[in-house]
Amino acid sequence: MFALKLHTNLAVLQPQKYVRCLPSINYYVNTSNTKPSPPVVGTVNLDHEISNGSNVSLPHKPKQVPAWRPTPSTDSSNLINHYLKLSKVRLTTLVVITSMAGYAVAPAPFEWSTFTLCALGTGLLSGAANSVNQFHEVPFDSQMSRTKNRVLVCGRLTPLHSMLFAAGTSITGLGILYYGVNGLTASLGLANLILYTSIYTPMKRISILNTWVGSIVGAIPPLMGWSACAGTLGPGAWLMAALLYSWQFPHFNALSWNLRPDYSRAGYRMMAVTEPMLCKKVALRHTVALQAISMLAPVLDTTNWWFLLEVTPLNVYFIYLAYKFYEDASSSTSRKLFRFSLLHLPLMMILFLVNKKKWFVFEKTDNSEEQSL
Ligand code: HEM
Ligand SMILES: CC(C)=CCC/C(C)=C/CC/C(C)=C/COP(=O)(O)OP(=O)(O)O
Repeated sequence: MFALKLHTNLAVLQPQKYVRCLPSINYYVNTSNTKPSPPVVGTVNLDHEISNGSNVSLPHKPKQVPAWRPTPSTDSSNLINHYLKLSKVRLTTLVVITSMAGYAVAPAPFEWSTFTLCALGTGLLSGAANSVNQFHEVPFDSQMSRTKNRVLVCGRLTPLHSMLFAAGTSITGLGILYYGVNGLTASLGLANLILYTSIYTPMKRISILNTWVGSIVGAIPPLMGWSACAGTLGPGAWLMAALLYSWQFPHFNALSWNLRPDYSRAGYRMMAVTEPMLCKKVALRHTVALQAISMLAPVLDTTNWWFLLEVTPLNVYFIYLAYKFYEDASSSTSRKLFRFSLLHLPLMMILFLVNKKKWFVFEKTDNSEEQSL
């Protein structure tokens, strides 16, 4: 089946649907064994998802759309953009930032070489993980408004392309981490790649516990950064991981609230759909946990007390938004909580960096003592 997936175009992977792709590409995908019918040309309604097995009479006033051919775009800039989307580049960027913060906070000399190689390796592995994730989820992404324009769903890249990309980036990323950084960091990266693609992704359709597993996936990159710098994992590393672990619950539970129809239609098991009260409680609980963990940071010497003073207002506002979401879960309160989560995490990481004097430490000296200004 996997081989079949690799060597066919989207026709077999997709349920028989007209799937609208940005901005004006529609295509008819035929899941029967016959050769896929020629793409629909001419006039289809862009605001309509239609499922059928034969010619379709479109009820609405149609708009002209170009013919679509299931071949990946050859324009190089477009192609790069497709692979960036396959890697979920904005999510991957923030993942890399968390690994950089883990590196910068670790109690060992700062080395630009391993810092850069760790960031590069983490980014490549995250791109590979997201590529495999999207490869597996094409039939379901095509059923959700949020994801039906994704590159694999729209045929801008083929499944084979995505898996070759994943293979290349994962092998390169692991090589960079193992030979350029250390074995522990490479092992953490490989474990995370397997956890996300082979456990979390299938689990999304089985149990609401997938979110707890996904939060472990997001908590590992700071451990990778710490281990890249220090070669081991101290208490501060686990503190950074705990912050990331807790941050993901308000982040996702808020987002998923507005996506309940999508997740339900596509058959995903999410708290927001099956356990709405738990969804709200867990989001609130973990914003409070973020403040509790932040108070531990200076105690464990992961950072200083200025960090706690500066991060507390951020955490308190996060708690306030989570409480509003808990009190009255709506598209407005959920959107505010999700959007603030995307501000809270980078700001918290910056406060770790700003309050860690380590930036003034240069390369290791001969006796590997830290040399600071
Ligand atoms: C349980 C773990 C997580 C879940 C279930 C989750 C889920 C999601 C989903 C469904 C989206 C919307 C993506 C889209 O519509 O294309 C999203 C957006 C985002 N997530 Fe998460 N996420 C998790 C953890 C993380 C982590 C660990 C990070 C980074 C450290 C992160 C960073 C982002 C960013 C930056 C966006 C905005 C992406 C964009 O606008 O393109 N997420 N998340
Ligand atoms: C080093 C390494 C391997 C890092 C991996 C980092 C990474 C990919 C974190 C993602 C965390 C996560 C669970 C995102 C949601 O995916 P989703 O599938 O629920 O999102 P979707 O519904 O938008 O596809």
